Amino acid sequence: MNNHDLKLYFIMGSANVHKRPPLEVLEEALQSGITMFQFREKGPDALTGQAYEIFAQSCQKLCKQYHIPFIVNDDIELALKLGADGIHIGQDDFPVAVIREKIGDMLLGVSVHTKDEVHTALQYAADYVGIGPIFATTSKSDAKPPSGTEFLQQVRSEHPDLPIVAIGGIDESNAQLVFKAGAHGIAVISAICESVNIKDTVLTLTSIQPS
Ligand SMILES: Nc1nc(C(F)(F)F)ncc1COP(=O)(O)OP(=O)(O)O
Ligand SMILES: [Mg+2]
Repeated sequence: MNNHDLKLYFIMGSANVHKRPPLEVLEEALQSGITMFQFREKGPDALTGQAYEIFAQSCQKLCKQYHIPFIVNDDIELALKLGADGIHIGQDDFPVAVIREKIGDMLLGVSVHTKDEVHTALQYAADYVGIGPIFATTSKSDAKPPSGTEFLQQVRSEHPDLPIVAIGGIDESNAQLVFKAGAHGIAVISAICESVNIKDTVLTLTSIQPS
């Protein structure tokens, strides 16, 4: 993984798309230039069992076609079963130490909200950290209050080489602020899932530079 892979990190599950089939949205986002994808199938109506696995495999197959890293959120067993490129975990999922042991050198992303959590992520060689929610989000029902870019700026200045992706309410209107604050990339759910023109949205978001 290189820092550019984090540039536009699309996260999606079936609950995030309403107007079109999820796989159509993912393929259009891949064709338009997202740089990384996270399979995040959560919520009361999330797919389960065989339908869940088949949906994950279909997303992974599309990512392979476009040579884009396929990351699984939370579900280590699924990530190992599919041979995913990586796993993303939060503080309430599993202790980072346990994960690293189980996944070997698969990419590991960790959500962090405090300096201690950053140090633990570093201790277990996380490949990137997710910081947020930067702004208010509608995509995560149990999200913490928006933190703004302050913590992001602190982590970037204290750990200049740690790859950071920012998440939470990010779209074309505020993405530049986030890059200026030091994020290597932005993670989005609704900015793409609810876009009326995914290609335009992806092109706009991938063209944003910090300066
Ligand atoms: N899924 C995520 N992906 C990122 C990424 F860095 F990839 F942008 N950052 C943060 C999260 C949130 O992760 P978590 O706190 O476990 O909540 P959930 O499992 O509901 O997503
Ligand atoms: Mg999680």
